[in-house]
Amino acid sequence: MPDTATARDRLADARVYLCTDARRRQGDLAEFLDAVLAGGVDIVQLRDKGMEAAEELEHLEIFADACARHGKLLAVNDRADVAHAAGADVLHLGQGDLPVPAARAILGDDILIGRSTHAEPEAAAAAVQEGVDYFCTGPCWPTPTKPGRHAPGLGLVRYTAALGTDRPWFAIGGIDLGNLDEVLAAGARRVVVVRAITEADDPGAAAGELAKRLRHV
Ligand SMILES: Cc1ncc(COP(=O)(O)OP(=O)(O)O)c(N)n1
Ligand SMILES: Cc1nc(C(=O)O)sc1CCOP(=O)(O)O
Ligand SMILES: [Mg+2]
Repeated sequence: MPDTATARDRLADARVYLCTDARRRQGDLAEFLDAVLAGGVDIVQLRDKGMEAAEELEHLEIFADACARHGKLLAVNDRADVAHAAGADVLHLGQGDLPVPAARAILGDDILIGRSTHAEPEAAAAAVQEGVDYFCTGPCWPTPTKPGRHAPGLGLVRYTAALGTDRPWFAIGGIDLGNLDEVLAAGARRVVVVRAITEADDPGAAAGELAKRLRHV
């Protein structure tokens, strides 16, 4: 991507989106982020549901530095105030989070807003809703990262692909290098992962392999 690329240009080019908590020592966290961003992650979200805002902001400084070094997008989960304070590129909102118009009223038009969807009507709505820049569909498989969340499976990925929307969308939930071909066959061209990278022996290499396969479909 050229240095002049906008956040929306970078989103349009994105293939691998990583959500990660911050449970690594500070130096290790910066090293981990450098490895995965150099490897091929395009967007990184700090997703740590137990963290209070002040602690989240402290960690986000490390994330923001890493994203700036690599020219990649920084995402904040759930909280518009934290996204604003951190200077994030992206705010990700689930079905029960702040409504998109409320987030836009707080943050304006420059920030990218993403939306989670778990059923066909939600995906169809997110594909056209004003103010939404991208959406995610899942979980593709039940996942311990999001316990108790019913998995609509690859059927929702096939449905979303058939919408033929120009809006970027990502498959999420239980995706790894072992089942990526099934996700691609269902029609996804972008994925969000947690464990496939955070629990890999070599997170940078895992990010690189995911990116290579998604970019050469
Ligand atoms: C990129 C991305 N996709 C989906 C989610 C899940 O959002 P949500 O359904 O609001 O659940 P929580 O992550 O907030 O528990 C996400 N965070 N990021
Ligand atoms: C955070 C999250 N959201 C989901 C959704 O379906 O909206 S699935 C999920 C967890 C994905 O983790 P892993 O890659 O480790 O399975
Ligand atoms: Mg949420």
